[in-house]
Amino acid sequence: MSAAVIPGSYDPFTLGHRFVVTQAATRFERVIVAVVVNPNKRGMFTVAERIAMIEADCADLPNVTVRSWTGLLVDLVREEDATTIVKGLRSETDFAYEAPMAQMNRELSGAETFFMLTDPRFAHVSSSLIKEVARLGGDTAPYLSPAIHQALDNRVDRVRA
Ligand SMILES: Cc1cn(CCC(=O)O)c2ccccc12
Repeated sequence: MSAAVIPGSYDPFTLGHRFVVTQAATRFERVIVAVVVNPNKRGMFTVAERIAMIEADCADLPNVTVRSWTGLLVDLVREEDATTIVKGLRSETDFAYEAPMAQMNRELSGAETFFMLTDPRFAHVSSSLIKEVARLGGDTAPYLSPAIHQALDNRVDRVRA
């Protein structure tokens, strides 16, 4: 049973993330989207909120499950009996950041990382940019699913009406 883990902070889950999950779900029998908990960073959404939003967003993908994770990623890969880590990339900058971790994960446990380019329409989109645009009253609808767009709209502390 081929299983892949797709880790991220997902604060919030964007359509760029969704593209990567969708593509992975057609190529692996099981996909585990892992919301990685960063104890030093309070996100806009709680981990539980992020999990719920991703589960709702991916309800059409029966082989996708969502969970949180704290600690070494390769321990999660082992716990989930997965063989592969999938990381979405937007640019060479993402690759430069991800490559050392992929090498380390291979050395630590033999887990391979498969890199996948996201949809070019979202290559400029980061979760932090989305939150900043929302905070300043900009339209983030093109980059989020309707439910997550609504959740962001309700949560953001807008500096301008
Ligand atoms: C929003 C977003 C961030 N990244 C970098 C890695 C991450 O933080 O998830 C992506 C990679 C592919 C598609 C979308 C994204």
